[in-house]
Amino acid sequence: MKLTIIGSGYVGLTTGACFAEVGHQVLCVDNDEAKVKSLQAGEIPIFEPGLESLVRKNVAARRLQFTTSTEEGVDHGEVLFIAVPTPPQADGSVDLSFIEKVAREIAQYLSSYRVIVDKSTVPVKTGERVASTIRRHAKPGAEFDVVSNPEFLREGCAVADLMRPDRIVIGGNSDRALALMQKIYEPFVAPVLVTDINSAELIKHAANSFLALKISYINALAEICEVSGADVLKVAEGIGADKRIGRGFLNAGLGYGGSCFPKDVSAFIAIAEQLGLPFDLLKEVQKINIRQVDRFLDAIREALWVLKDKKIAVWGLSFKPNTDDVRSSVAVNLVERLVAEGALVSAYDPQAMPKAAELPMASKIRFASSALDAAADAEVLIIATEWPEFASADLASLRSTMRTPLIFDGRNLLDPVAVRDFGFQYRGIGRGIVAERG
Ligand SMILES: NC(=O)C1=CN([C@@H]2O[C@H](COP(=O)(O)OP(=O)(O)OC[C@H]3O[C@@H](n4cnc5c(N)ncnc54)[C@H](O)[C@@H]3O)[C@@H](O)[C@H]2O)C=CC1
Ligand SMILES: O=C(O)[C@H]1O[C@H](OP(=O)(O)OP(=O)(O)OC[C@H]2O[C@@H](n3ccc(=O)[nH]c3=O)[C@H](O)[C@@H]2O)[C@H](O)[C@@H](O)[C@@H]1O
Repeated sequence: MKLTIIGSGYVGLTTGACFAEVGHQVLCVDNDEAKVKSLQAGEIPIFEPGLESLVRKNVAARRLQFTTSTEEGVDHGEVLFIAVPTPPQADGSVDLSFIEKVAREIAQYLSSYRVIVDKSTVPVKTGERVASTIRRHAKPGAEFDVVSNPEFLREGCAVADLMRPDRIVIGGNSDRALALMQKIYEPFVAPVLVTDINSAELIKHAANSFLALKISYINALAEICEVSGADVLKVAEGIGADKRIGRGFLNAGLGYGGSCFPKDVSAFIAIAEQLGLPFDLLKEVQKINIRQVDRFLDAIREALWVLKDKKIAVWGLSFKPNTDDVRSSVAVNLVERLVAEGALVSAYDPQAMPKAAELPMASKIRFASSALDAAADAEVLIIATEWPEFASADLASLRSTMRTPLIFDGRNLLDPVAVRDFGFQYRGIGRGIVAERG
């Protein structure tokens, strides 16, 4: 089928490449000229395992193309996916101006039947607004349907998630549009859940908020473990073994970050409030998340006394491993706070340093050439992102290069016993029992 994706960022590009891979003719539109030029030249602006080869292969096969022209996009695809940003506003509610603008642009060029699909994460009832906006701006009698098709991919494994999703959610109220959507997803082996538009929109915010809630739950337990002398890893294993709970998203750490959970939890709180229903449970989720970094910093201050002029090594800047995305990264937030207190930070990340170098804090830290280089002469090493290469670090060399052997593991990546054998003092998250034994 001929498909158009409007917005060729993280979701647009990965989705477009996967649609092309299963045989669809995909045109990706973006209004960022430089981005489109580099995509046309075969340069992929994000680090995502498997994406580059997928894009190159499908561009070569002429199943995947890029343009800056929305008019061309509306002309090309019978189904138009909107994958533009839905960033947070100062009060936490969603800025829908990108969606509204695209709806108006589509309306301007509508000449024959099109299905307009919201793939961006949007508040419930946005589909209704998109439809009324298009109706207002299109020629009288223009034929179209609006569908909600939220995206559940995770960065770092986006291609695998898209090719084999747990489920595909399609919200719509027109048989014609729903039939086309089912046809698009036919090549993907995944259960398809068809709903009304409002339910589909709600599913996305509800899913992300529930996952954030799971993370905050285990982080709250981590604090109890620290105080009571228990090990949160064992507790997570014990409760996660219950199939009704599941082990996923029970990794205690510095809390959730990234371009989605923080904004989507805030958005869901604002959406509920607009409906007259305060969602205090999610406010607590946010508080616990903020508290994780506060507690971690308190422990570092406790160990070092003052942070000013202390050499601190930080491993990891991306918001999670296997991505170079630093948007709302907890690691970056931590570095900013250390720098604000006068610490001398040396940071290393296997992929995210070019993107981190564009952030305001970049001029105030040293970007190291390797994990060991970051740790040279440091008084403390902080692990902020659990990149696999950090787990296999040469502990003997690390010990000899650091000034004082102190490790704060914000992602419970290292084995405390092995680390202590090399003479380090170790502190993880929620590992009270381990601390006692040490
Ligand atoms: N990043 C992720 O892992 C996921 C994101 N989402 C949601 O998908 C949406 C998009 O997110 P990302 O792809 O991360 O954003 P992004 O910022 O990476 O990409 C958005 C793209 O849209 C382009 N754009 C903006 N206005 C445009 C217009 N009028 N015409 C054409 N292009 C335009 C931008 O230039 C940019 O390239 C958001 O609602 C997000 O919450 C959903 C699931 C996963
Ligand atoms: O809407 C979105 O954009 C996406 O948001 C998340 O995906 P993503 O943000 O890419 O990454 P996750 O793997 O969910 O991690 C999010 C954050 O939670 C943290 N996390 C995750 C799991 C865990 O057990 N503990 C934990 O602290 C990670 O370190 C990271 O900072 C969801 O998992 C996707 O389903 C969703 O499509």
